[in-house]
Amino acid sequence: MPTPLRLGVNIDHVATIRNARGGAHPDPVKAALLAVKAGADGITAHLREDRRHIRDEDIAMLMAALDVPLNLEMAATQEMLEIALRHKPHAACIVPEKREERTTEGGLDAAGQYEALAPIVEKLVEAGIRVSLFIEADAAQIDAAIRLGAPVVEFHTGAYAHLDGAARAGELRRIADAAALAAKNGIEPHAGHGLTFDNVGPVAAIPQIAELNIGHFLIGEAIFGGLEGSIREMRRQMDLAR
Ligand SMILES: CC(=O)[C@@H](O)[C@H](O)COP(=O)(O)O
Ligand SMILES: NCC(=O)COP(=O)(O)O
Repeated sequence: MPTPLRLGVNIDHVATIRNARGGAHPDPVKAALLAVKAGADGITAHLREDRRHIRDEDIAMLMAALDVPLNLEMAATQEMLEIALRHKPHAACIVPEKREERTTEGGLDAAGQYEALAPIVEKLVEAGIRVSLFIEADAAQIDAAIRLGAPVVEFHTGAYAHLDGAARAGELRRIADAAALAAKNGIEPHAGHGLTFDNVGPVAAIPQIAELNIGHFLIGEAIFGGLEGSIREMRRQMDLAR
């Protein structure tokens, strides 16, 4: 019996559009509330070091407005740790960040950065925040997550999303194997990045995966079908695959 599959809607790129002109429109909080109405089980927001989309005040307003879990994506820095401890979101997903990157290009090297991550994970866990590590689907990274005491990992599906044919099938197998390994070790596997109506099915079908976090495609698709429509269709595709 597969675990129920939750949908976390990432609203970062509502803020990207807002920030293109300054001001307050479109409002990421309004988008988050609409996403919940359309079937999102949680909201994800990435507070980047350069604040290119989500800003500090968005996190405060999301915390005040939401009655579903907020998953705060954050770099493993002292500044972000303090912000997370101040707001105490339901979950904090530690992601790698490079200032110049266009988007999050790969998974966190939890194995290589074990010493730096350990005190951050410890403080988040102590505060009752559900820690997730945004990693590649790789046994060494899962082993590091186990040693760090992270209850959740999120597999970066960007490579899967951008490949095709046999290469995509190989990447999907890697994610499925990693999800099974994580679950066997008591870690809840999630997945996300670059997921669309066309590629979500095979990832949603992996029985151990408990949550998908999807943003950029849904916000873009909202231009054509409305935000509610795009989220409802994604939910439908996820349910069909399960
Ligand atoms: C961590 C992740 O995969 C997404 O949240 C992504 O980082 C969204 O923000 P960007 O599009 O700025 O990378
Ligand atoms: N962690 C992945 C996420 O939140 C959304 O990624 P994307 O759908 O915006 O690529």
